[in-house]
Amino acid sequence: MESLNTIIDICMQKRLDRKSTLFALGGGVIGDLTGFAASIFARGVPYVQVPTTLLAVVDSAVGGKTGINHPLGKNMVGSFYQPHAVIVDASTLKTLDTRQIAAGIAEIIKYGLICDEEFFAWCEANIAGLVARDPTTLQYAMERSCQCKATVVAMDERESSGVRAILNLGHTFGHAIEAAMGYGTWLHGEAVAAGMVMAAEMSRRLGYIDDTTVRRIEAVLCAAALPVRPPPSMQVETFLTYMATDKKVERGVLRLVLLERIGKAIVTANYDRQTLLDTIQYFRQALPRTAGKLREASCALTPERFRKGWFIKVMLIGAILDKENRERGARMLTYQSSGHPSRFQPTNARQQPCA
Ligand SMILES: O=C(O)C(=O)C[C@@H](O)[C@H](O)[C@H](O)COP(=O)(O)O
Repeated sequence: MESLNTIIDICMQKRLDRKSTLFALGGGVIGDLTGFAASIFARGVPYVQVPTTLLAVVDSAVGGKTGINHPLGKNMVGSFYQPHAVIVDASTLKTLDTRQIAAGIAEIIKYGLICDEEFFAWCEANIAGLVARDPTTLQYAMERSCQCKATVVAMDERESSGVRAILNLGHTFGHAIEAAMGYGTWLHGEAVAAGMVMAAEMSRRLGYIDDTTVRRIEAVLCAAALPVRPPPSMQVETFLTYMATDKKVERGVLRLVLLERIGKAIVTANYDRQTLLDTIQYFRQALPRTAGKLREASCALTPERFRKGWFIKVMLIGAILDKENRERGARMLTYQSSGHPSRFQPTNARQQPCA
């Protein structure tokens, strides 16, 4: 809230007006905060996302969710407000530390889990390349992730029909971890990684997926050095307290994102409370499991809403590092949709819409 006030103060002091544009240069927190400030200053000014972390490139900079955290719940104050553009310069990702890269990989893997089995298998096969920041591997992962996210968002921009909520796989548990541990202690992607394993285990207990599938999910996250267990200090009651403020709670009932299979997530309130308690309790007893280390990448994307009707224009500018990482090539991919989300099509990119 203090940071939000600072931005608004500066906007006032600099006499910005409705024609002024804010630029969000940084990771997810900066992007969410700046986007929120842009959505309320002068009742709305344009803003541009310039994400500098892998997670922001593949997730938070895309889709128009803005907001700030509340001590009792993640992103509890915010708005849906699309950026005018998302611009990524790959060279900014080169300086990221290994934890930041791993956090981004967690969200990349999420897309495979929720809507693209083939992409999940690709992540499994290419996890070493992602971790090693192979430019071509990262480039593909970023493009595919942005396509997935844009496709889902185009179907349910304001998360009103429930479709968009699948992007929240692992987030109900993950947000509880982030808030309980103190924001910033666990990176968002780290908490989501552990949360996705918890959601997978719950899905197994409800009979949707088998044990082998849960192990596959754990294995690929482990290979990216991501945590696959919640912090041992977190009590069941703590999880329940934070989960009760989740934005997917409707009339007091918490809807969870679970996996029907790899490549298909569902949003459901159709589970018994005991299974939820047993799942959380299981992770209190299960051996802690984490893993090793990681690294980084390039690209760009632009979701834009036009004044008339439902339009989304997404521009993906991919900057590809050459084999020696010395020279950078660039290419531009443009996605355009007018009218109905089902007509959302990449105009010169791989066409692999989410199922
Ligand atoms: O864009 C979305 O919708 C998502 O759920 C993507 C998430 O990965 C992202 O962390 C999002 O900010 C979480 O939103 P929230 O509504 O659960 O706070």
